[in-house]
Amino acid sequence: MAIQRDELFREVTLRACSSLDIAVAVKRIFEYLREHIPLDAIHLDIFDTQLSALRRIAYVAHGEDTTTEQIIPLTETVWEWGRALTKPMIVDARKASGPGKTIADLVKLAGNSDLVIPLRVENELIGVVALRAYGEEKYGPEHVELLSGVADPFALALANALSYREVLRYRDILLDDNRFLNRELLSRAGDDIIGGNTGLRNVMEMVRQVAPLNNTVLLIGETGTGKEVIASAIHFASHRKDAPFIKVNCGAIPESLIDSELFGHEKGAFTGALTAKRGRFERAAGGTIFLDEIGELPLQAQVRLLRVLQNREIERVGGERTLPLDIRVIAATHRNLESMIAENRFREDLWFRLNVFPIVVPPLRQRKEDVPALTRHFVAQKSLELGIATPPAIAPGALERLSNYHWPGNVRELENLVERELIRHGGGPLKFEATLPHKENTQSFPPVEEVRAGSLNLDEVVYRHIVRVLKIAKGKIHGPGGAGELLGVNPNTLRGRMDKLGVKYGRVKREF
Ligand SMILES: Nc1ncnc2c1ncn2[C@@H]1O[C@H](COP(=O)(O)OP(=O)(O)OP(=O)(O)O)[C@@H](O)[C@H]1O
Repeated sequence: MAIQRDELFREVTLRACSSLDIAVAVKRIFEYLREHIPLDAIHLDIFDTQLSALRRIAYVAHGEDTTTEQIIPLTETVWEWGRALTKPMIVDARKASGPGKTIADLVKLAGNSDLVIPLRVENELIGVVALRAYGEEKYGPEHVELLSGVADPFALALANALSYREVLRYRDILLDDNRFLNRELLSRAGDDIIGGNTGLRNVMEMVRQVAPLNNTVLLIGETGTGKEVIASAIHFASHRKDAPFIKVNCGAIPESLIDSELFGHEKGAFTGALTAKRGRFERAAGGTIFLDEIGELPLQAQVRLLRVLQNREIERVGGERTLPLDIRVIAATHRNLESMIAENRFREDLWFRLNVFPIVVPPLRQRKEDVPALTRHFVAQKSLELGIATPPAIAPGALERLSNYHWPGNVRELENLVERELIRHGGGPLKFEATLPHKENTQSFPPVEEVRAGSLNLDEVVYRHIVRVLKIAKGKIHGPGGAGELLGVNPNTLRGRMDKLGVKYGRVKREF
């Protein structure tokens, strides 16, 4: 009994949807159709606008192995001819002329019969499927009629397959990027931490203790002391090392975007949320999140962060699902959070959560023994980055001069200084004479012990006095026993004066 159009449509549709691999789906359709119509090969071609070519993405022929993708270059006229196709059409090599003849030659039609079915999605031609039977005049109007319903399932299968390929392509790109970035991170993390056995020995001892555990770590230290370096050392020494290490600079995200940055959002959660987005917490799944500059987090965001840390789950903005949180939190601050708590600028309950295992990273001026090794390290590293084949030598006496400087910007300042020195370097050993700031040129005051005893300069005297009183008050400014009370001035006025004179805040700062 001859097959009915409806049944053919149903069976072809079932096979078209049976696999996301278009070659597999086409092969199944081919085997089915062969039982009902003359058929020796099928090929599925798409128009590749970028290549101006036909891209053969599936080809099945009886008794032949499935071939890999082919590219068939097209002229503009053939292209236009293809675009105009609206319904299945028998292409006869002998009768064809113009573009039809060109394409018949291109697809080696001579001696065979082709029935071409245009595939359209929303009226846009996305490709063609060609059925081929060996021998001439194998197809007639009855085949055109029978097959006129199968364009839709073929188009559906093709559209799905193309979307799926696109997804796979992006996935491969992302995996590749990910591998690259992880390699970058690993190579950075693999760098020895300079001073790990000297000035940072205690810090590294604590890193070794805490790394294998899962608890929250709070890194406290002036800006540029290497808190991020220590955070990544903890991550890469932990069992989470193969999962992401995600950094968030809490001070750099505008307040209105903090929630969506940290926790992500669903599509349409707010104006401008055109697509769903994973937040940093979600990206860090299984790994470590490094919350840098935690003291800069606005109070509202502190409340939400606390809730997340307590419940160990997050919810995207505008979402209803909660996602469990399996990440380690490392926070860092260059501020004295305790005095911020006293001033109601940081939540005490959040501080308790974060301050489980505090590690103080000392400022460079308290580990001057590390300056020579750090300098040599940066000379080698920056030379490489700047394309200087042979790193210059360091002049005698230069390391001593560097060690005597008080480094208010810590390791980062040394790193930048070495870079500047290399850029300005005109040959010979590096002297660091022009690049190293002279005391009189520096904006901030040197530490109190370096201020000339008996100075008559009023600001210097006031500076020393405030620092001394801060020591007595253990860094506390406000409240009973605070520096404000001891000095008999309003704490806010004292703060203003400290800012003006460059006195650093608080107990932790004082210890640097
Ligand atoms: N012990 C070290 N060995 C090698 N490089 C270091 C070391 N400490 C810091 N650095 C380098 O100094 C620079 C500043 O370090 P890092 O960013 O870790 O400081 P930070 O304390 O996190 O600063 P901030 O508080 O401003 O975020 C980085 O380029 C880092 O690679």
